Amino acid sequence: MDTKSVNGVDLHYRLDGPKAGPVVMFANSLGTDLRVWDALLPHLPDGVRTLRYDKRGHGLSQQTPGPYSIEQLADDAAALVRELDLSEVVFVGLSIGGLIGQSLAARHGDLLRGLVISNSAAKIGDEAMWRDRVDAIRRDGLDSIGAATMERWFSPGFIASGAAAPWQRMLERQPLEGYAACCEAIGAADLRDSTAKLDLPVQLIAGELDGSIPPETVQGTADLIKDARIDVIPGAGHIPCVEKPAEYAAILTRFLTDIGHV
Ligand SMILES: O=C(O)CC1=CCC(=O)O1
Repeated sequence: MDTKSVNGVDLHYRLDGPKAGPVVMFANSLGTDLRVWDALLPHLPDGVRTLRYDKRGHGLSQQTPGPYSIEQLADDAAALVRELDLSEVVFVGLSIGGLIGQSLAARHGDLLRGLVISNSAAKIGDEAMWRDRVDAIRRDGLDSIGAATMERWFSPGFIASGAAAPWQRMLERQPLEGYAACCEAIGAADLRDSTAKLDLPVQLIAGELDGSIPPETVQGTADLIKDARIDVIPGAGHIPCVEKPAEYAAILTRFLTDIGHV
């Protein structure tokens, strides 16, 4: 298992692929760890080097006391890239990972070659909604939101097939205070001004059936960014890299090709 101590936290990460390959870095969503990208990676072009990591308070990374901020999570990602001596990274951020990517691009743009904002937006919900979720899990535990969360993450067919069950277990096993601290970061984040100033290649991805951040909301963020392109994956919910990995990889591969990264 690989970890790096950066920015005051031990982060768990995984680097795969040839040392000289172009780097694509992946940031997971709330309640998931780096395995959320497992099904996607085999569909990527040969020769790509992938960096996956668990944000603080999730997966095998350290849980530091909250609340966290999106800027702090972006600084963690930047510190990991620098510590691993990487540059010219294409950053793919899913949901809260997309917020981290927008903040990373605004604060550490020198590290990035391109940005993919997946199932995310410059502002996600409002502070009261996230405070209610934190109160609910502190009172009743993460198990209490497991089933309802699967209905936002995945399509009805995926859930009916039983395929969502391991992902529900992943969510329910996340460190509770790490999850809560990330909810607080999302609730406090409004990146609309800084995202409107981004000046790098940006691709957005939405899921047709996303019950958390629907295509119209993702489109609202695409509209802020100069020359951004958006694709909607038919039949997918909030986590299309799990539910439709080949379709997700096709969009990513086209973006990497268009910007000359592969
Ligand atoms: O679990 C959810 O509600 C979906 C979600 C919102 C932000 C994120 O990272 O996941």
